[in-house]
Amino acid sequence: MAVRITDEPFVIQQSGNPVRVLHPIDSGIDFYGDTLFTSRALYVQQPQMVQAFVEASLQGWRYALEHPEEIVDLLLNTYGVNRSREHLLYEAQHIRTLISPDLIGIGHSNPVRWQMIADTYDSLNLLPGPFHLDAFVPPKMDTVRIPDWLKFVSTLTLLVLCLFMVMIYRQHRLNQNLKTEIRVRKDTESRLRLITDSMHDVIWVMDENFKMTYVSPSVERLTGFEVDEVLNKPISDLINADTRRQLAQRIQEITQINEAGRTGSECDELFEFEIQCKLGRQVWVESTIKFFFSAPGIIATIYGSTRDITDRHRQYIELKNLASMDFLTGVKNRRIFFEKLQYETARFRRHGTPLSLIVLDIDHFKKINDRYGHSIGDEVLRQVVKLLEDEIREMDTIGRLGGEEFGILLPDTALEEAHYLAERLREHVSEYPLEISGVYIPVTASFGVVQCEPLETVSSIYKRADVAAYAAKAAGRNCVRRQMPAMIS
Ligand SMILES: Nc1nc2c(ncn2[C@@H]2O[C@H](COP(=O)(O)OP(=O)(O)OP(=O)(O)O)[C@@H](O)[C@H]2O)c(=O)[nH]1
Repeated sequence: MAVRITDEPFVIQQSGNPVRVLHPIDSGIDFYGDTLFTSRALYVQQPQMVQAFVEASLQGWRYALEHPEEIVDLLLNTYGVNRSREHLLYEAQHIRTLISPDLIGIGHSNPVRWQMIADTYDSLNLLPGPFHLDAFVPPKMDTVRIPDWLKFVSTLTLLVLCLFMVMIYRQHRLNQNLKTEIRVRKDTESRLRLITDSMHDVIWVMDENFKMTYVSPSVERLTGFEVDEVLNKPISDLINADTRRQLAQRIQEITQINEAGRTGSECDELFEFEIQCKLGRQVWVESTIKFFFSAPGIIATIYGSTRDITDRHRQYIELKNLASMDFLTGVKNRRIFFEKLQYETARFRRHGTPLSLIVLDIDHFKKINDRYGHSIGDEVLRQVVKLLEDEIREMDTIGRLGGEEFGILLPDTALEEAHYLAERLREHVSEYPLEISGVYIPVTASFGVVQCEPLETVSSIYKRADVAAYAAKAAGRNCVRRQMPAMIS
């Protein structure tokens, strides 16, 4: 069946008659086309030629559909077609509508499609008898022609999709990296926490206001305070006023040095100080402290570790005392006694409070040694010191100045009082013989007393006291002599 709706309506309209077009699709006919035939022999012997013919025909169709005006001109001018230009253009337009080359490529077909066409013919009893479609040759061509706008939209969609996928992938990778990072950090943190928790030293962090922002649990072992009791509290709560002042001064020096550009953005310091524990106990600590500066002279954060050095400090004090002590008698040795004398004379000059010095020398000590032996002599020295210590105040200082010579430094004491004390000491030493290993040994000493005068040097004070003590020896021993400044010659 062939019903042409492409140009007949134009012809009818031109004759002045009304037209009603019955569209094939309304009757279930959804195909339109021309069929190319060849012989089986040609197809078998020269398939390339057949294919070339099919392709050339389709190319012609394509060209004609895309250039209708040019083809109409060709038909009119070259082939002398006996139709008007309008007529041919009308036909071209309707053919294009039927073929819809923008949706389906020219010549597109396949066996299923042929079968459907054959079935349509068959249902309309338009086929002569049994038929088979083996001889139909599927064309080699682009089956579907995708319109440019669709290509553009598809490409754009594909690009957006790809971009989206890339973004999702990147987000996924980012999340994975973040998760890994968080896990690593948590591991590190818990490891560090384990270390700080099990450490004896206290690890801490302070902010720029010297408030604790972190402190390890070992703080309880050191101070008796729990972590919560120390957190967000200023360090000054833990130290006494004296230490507070010293620390503040050191920190001020450190910030000034930093401000002057002599240190970088961080610097390390070692502090030793005493802290106040929860139940009033005092503990000596050593703190290794790292200062971080946000700008010159501006502290941002302070990290530190603090350890208990009370035992070490005690040993240090003991060693220091030992170094300052006379090993035989336990009183200050000559060097430390003179340092103390120097200190007290300076204080006397500053405050004007009187300062006196007694120098005493045991009488005929050589004879004691000779008679009772050197170790008994040593014990005599020790017992004399004890007798002296019984009589003096805590603020007074005894020192061993030589073999059997001692000095007694008396702050806040004028000459009269010092003389009086020297008399008392003399009496106390000589009152009873000393009992050593069942032997009774009478001991006496000669005393020289002086009061320190303004502008007087340490050696001058000592020299005067020594001269006074020898004056006592010269006066028969076991007596006290004092020397006035005017007597210095
Ligand atoms: N046992 C003992 N004797 C000491 C020590 N240091 C010094 N001596 C002795 O003390 C004696 C002092 O003798 P001298 O300087 O002659 O004085 P003195 O015998 O006390 O006589 P006067 O001072 O004049 O009364 C010497 O024999 C020293 O060896 C000591 O640490 N132990």
